[in-house]
Amino acid sequence: MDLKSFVTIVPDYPKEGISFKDITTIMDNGEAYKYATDQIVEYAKEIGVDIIVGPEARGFIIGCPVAYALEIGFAPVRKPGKLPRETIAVEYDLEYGKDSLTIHKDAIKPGQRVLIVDDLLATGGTVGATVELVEKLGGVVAGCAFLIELTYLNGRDKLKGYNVRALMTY
Ligand SMILES: O=P(O)(O)OC[C@H]1O[C@H](OP(=O)(O)OP(=O)(O)O)[C@H](O)[C@@H]1O
Ligand SMILES: Nc1ncnc2[nH]cnc12
Repeated sequence: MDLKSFVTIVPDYPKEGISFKDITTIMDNGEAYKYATDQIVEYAKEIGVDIIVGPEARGFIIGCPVAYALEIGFAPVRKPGKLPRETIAVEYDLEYGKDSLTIHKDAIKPGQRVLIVDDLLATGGTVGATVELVEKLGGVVAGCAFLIELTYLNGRDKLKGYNVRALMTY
């Protein structure tokens, strides 16, 4: 399947100069959504994982169906103030902004093999912070999977030494 044909490119969103890759046009097509999910499920089987971790909000959209298909758990990484119990936090930079991310302290058991899933790798700030959160809890980052990698933003530089899979590159 030509997954790229389901991505909608929106120029100058959310601000001038950003070429936004809209994946809602993958999600609203059952075949494309399943195809994309299945590719990541196969990758997860190749590397062997115990749990999926995904940053809000689009990481949930891709990560949860992968966890469901593998019959394993999903741990959410969220912006501050959204998780109700004890959390740890890490700051990060976005392509357009700055924020921090949190995870429940007991979300990952030490030694668990984690697959981090998100829709898109841009500068790598989000995934870099997510890697840090997982490792602070003693998890092993088995891999990082994305639908889309924006190679011109060099996000992979933040993932040196990690196993990375992107289904599409721009
Ligand atoms: O590699 P980076 O430069 O960190 O950018 C990639 C991140 O940016 C987007 O999320 P965003 O923070 O816009 O939040 P959303 O998923 O809630 O829309 C996207 O879903 C990735 O998580
Ligand atoms: N160019 C982009 N398109 C979609 N999501 C993004 N997140 C960060 N950069 C993005």
